[in-house]
Parts: sequence; structure tokens; C-alpha cells
Amino acid sequence: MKRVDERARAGDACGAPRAAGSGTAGSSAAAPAAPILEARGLAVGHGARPLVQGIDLTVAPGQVVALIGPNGSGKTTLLRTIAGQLAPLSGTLRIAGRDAAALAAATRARICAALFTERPRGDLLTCQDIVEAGRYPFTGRMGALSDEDRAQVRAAMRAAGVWELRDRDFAHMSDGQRQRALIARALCQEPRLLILDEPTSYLDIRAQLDMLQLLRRRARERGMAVIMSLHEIELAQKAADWVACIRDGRVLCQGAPDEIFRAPTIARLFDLDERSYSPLFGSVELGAAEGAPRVFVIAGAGTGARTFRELARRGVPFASGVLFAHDADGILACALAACAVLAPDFEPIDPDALAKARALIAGCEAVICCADGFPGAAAPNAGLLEHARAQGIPVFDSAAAYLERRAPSGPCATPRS
Ligand SMILES: Nc1ncnc2c1ncn2[C@@H]1O[C@H](COP(=O)(O)OP(=O)(O)OP(=O)(O)O)[C@@H](O)[C@H]1O
Repeated sequence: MKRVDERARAGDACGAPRAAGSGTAGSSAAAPAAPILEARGLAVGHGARPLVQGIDLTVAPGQVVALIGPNGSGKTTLLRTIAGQLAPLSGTLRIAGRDAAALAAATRARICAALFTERPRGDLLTCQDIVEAGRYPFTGRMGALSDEDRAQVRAAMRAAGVWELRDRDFAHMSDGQRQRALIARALCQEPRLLILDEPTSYLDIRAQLDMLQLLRRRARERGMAVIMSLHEIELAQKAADWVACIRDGRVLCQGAPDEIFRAPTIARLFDLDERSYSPLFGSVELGAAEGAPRVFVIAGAGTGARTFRELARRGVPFASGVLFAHDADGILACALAACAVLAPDFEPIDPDALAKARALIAGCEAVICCADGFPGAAAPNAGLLEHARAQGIPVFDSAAAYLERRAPSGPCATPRS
């Protein structure tokens, strides 16, 4: 148990760790713990030609680092290099303070566990047999498990939610169940550095959250460091302490999630329209329907979300306003509306914004009013409803009501009083 205790102390000493990275973000005031992984000027690739180069990355004990970037950018290649499956092309790579190239396989296996997307065949093996393989770096030549090893296996299987499946034929488990078993195998290896390639693949949303919470707990309580690639950027935003963005053969930028998950950075990394990414929710929307607005939606305080999404799904371009900029409807309208009229939060709505909204209403075939009322600073929006009625523009109370009465290809057929 000495090994575990020492590691736990390393985690405690680490506190809330922060990687040095390449300096794109600020630095912690606390003395940094000795890094478990340190790359300087590292180049990785499959042949002589580097795929990603100039990689400066530091991972401290207890830290969860996410690699994000488009398909084929080299995240797996970097992880395979860290795991020792590929040799670095140039630069330095140090693991637990030692040159990674000089680490014997057995030594590396006592420091690092890795899980990639390939699956072991597992013919004639049970789920527990597969997980037990994670203890082999610590067993003797014969591979006999001690009571302590078995306890570690049981604890890891329980933590990963596969203890109940221990006797199942591994080859006949579902993809998600196998993924959880392989995570248990990696965890029972008690790595100081856990290397995971797309660990959330195959997992349902509940299992994804459970797994990421488990990793965070291990990082916090035992000082285990994690470096993983993630395609779900909203999960990376929530689970990682540090995020490295890989694209165009380099680490485009790296930093704490608050620094990375901003619309311009994510839009540039994935070639997205800036408006479609919401840093507040960490989510990506499908985007606005094309064309001039046909409907004007009066909403606010989250009352418009269903209507916005329904119109977007049906390909109906819409405008909305006047919305407070950081109201949930204001944020969503920025992504889904052809035109959103916004006002500063908690301030009286500016007459210019109201005039703009009235002009948009005049160009629409219908108004959908989702708002229950117009309290406080939203009071002037009541005038928009009156304006629509005075203009003879039909008013509906939901997207469904509007879509039902709309002529298939023309303007709205039946006005609502
Ligand atoms: N064994 C290999 N030999 C040669 N090239 C390879 C090999 N494996 C991957 N590549 C290439 O290296 C590039 C980077 O692949 P890699 O799997 O590292 O990207 P990734 O960022 O993990 O992608 P994804 O998000 O799609 O999983 C790709 O162009 C890929 O075709």
C-alpha cells in the first residue's frame, strides 16, 4: 500500500493543480507539483514526417487534461506517443521525471495506464478476467493475483459499475459495458497517469457523467493525472482542468476551460459559425434557418426556447426581440434566430431597439408570443404585441399553432384574434 499512500500525498500537496502548459494562460501562485508528464518541443507522427509538432504540455498530479480538436488532427497520435506505442519524432517527453524513451515497459506500466478505442477480443474470458489484467504489472511472473490485487479489482469494478457483470462473457457484453470494464481495468492498475482516447465513446449520457465524475474523484483524492481526448466539448468544459486544442499540426492554444471555451476559439478550432456555440451552456446549436425572417417571436426568461427550436427544426427563419442579452432566450436567439434584437440586461429597453423590433414585425407574416407577461424592464415589449395586432399581423401563442395554420408554401392562412 505504500505506493498508494505516497500517491495520495502527492495529490494532497498538489491542491487545485494547474498545468504550466506553454504559457498561454496565467500561472498558479502555489508551488507547482512535480509534473507527471512534460513535453517540450515534442513532435509526433506515424512516419518521419511530424503530424503535430512544437508540443509543450505539462500535466501535474491530480490534473485532468483534455485534448480537443477536429477529426484527424492528431490527438490519438499524441496519446499513443505518451503511452509509448509510438516513438517521439523529436523534442523531449518526460514521464514521472524520466525520459520516456528510456522507460522500460514494466516501469511504464507501473506509472501509466492507457485505454484506446481498439477492443481486446476477450474470447472465453469473463469481464473480471479482462479487468484483472490491469493488475499484471504488479503480479509476479506467474500472474497470480494477491488478495490485495483482488481487492483493487473489485473496487475498480464497483467504481466503474461493472461488478454485477463480473461473470459475463466479455465478448458478449454490449459496447458500453465493455468500455466500462476497460475503464475498470485501467483504474485497477492504479496509474499515476491515465491516458484515455475518447473514453466516452459507447457510453450513454448517464454513464459518461458517472465516468467523468469517477475520474475527477480519483484525480482529487489520489492525485491521479488524466490526459484524454474528448469529442464532446461540453464535457471537456465541465470535466477538465486544462484543455489543449490541436489543429493544423500544432497545439493551437491551451489553457483553463474558462479561457478556451469562448466562441471565437471554438469556432476557429472546429470551423464553426461563432454564433452557433454558446460558452455559457457549452453547447453547439444547429444554426439559424436561412432566409429573411418570416415570423417574429416575442419571448423572454426562457419562454421562447421551445418555439425557437421548433421553428429552427422546421426550417422557418425567425426574428426575436427585444431580449435581454444574457437571458436564456437572448443567448439561444443569437444562435437560432435570423435576427435577434438584444438589450443590455436589467436596463430599460432602448427606443431604438423597440423601433428595430417593430420594423422586423412589419416584414413578418406572423408573430408568436411566448411571453406570459411583460414584467419589469420587459414592459415595453407589450407594445410590440399591440403593434402587430394594429398592423393586422396574425398572432399565435406557440410554434405549433403557427405551423398548423400556415399554408404549405405561402403566408399564414388563418389570423388569430
Ligand atoms: N497507423 C497509422 N499510420 C499512418 N497514419 C496514421 C495512422 N494512424 C492514424 N494516422 C493518420 O494520422 C492522422 C491523425 O490521426 P489521429 O487518429 O491521431 O487523429 P485524431 O485527432 O485522434 O482523430 P479523431 O478525432 O478522428 O479520432 C490522420 O490523418 C490519420 O489518418
